[in-house]
Amino acid sequence: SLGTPAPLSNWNIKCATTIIQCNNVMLVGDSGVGKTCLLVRFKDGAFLAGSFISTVGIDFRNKVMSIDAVKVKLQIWDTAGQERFRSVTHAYYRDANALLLLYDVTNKASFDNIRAWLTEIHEYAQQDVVVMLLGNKVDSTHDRMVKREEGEKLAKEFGVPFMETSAKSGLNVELAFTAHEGTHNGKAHKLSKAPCDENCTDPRSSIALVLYF
Ligand SMILES: Nc1nc2c(ncn2[C@@H]2O[C@H](COP(=O)(O)OP(=O)(O)OP(=O)(O)O)[C@@H](O)[C@H]2O)c(=O)[nH]1
Repeated sequence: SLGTPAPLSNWNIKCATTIIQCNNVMLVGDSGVGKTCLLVRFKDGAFLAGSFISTVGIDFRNKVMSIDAVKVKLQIWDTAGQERFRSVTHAYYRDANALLLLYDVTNKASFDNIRAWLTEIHEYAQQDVVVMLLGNKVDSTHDRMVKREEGEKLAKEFGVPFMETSAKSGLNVELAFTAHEGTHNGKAHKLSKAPCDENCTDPRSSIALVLYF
């Protein structure tokens, strides 16, 4: 339980000026491309080595970040890449503000399936969702099957930002999760057409989130 809120001290009042934006980020892509590992690297700074445990259905983790001195709460949904869980993940697309679409640079099929993923995103996600294409596992240089240029070309075709990442080395991981966040006039926002969530601009709800998140 979260307990009883603490009385408003000076510290709390100071926090009241901090605006929290809650953004839902969703990780999608074929099974085994490294969605869970990317999330664990971002959240805990560690790499999940060893045996591969496929995600069942959907899982989520939260992380509060300071972006340009503004607190942003990211709620990150890790979806199962396996086909049999597709109907479960479809239901979550609608609430996503940003989608990180991953393929594995050592697995050509996962890259070829990106078009199908984009079709699916188009069908189920909000129109103003921010999509970012990520080519993961770039640390495996010897096993690379998809060139950086191929990823860039595909991203350009669909008008989405692109980056290569490694959950193993940590390359671009932080950037992948935060590149679509920003601030404007001291308010956190996401780089999309959606207006800021009103609940998040209420100073009292900000305090609650700061203290009890
Ligand atoms: N070399 C390397 N291996 C990685 C990287 N990211 C993930 N892996 C490995 O790839 C395998 C699959 O990683 P997961 O993160 O579980 O894959 P997933 O996309 O979540 O898979 P599903 O849950 O089935 O959708 C694991 O064995 C990881 O150790 C990376 O950046 N580099």
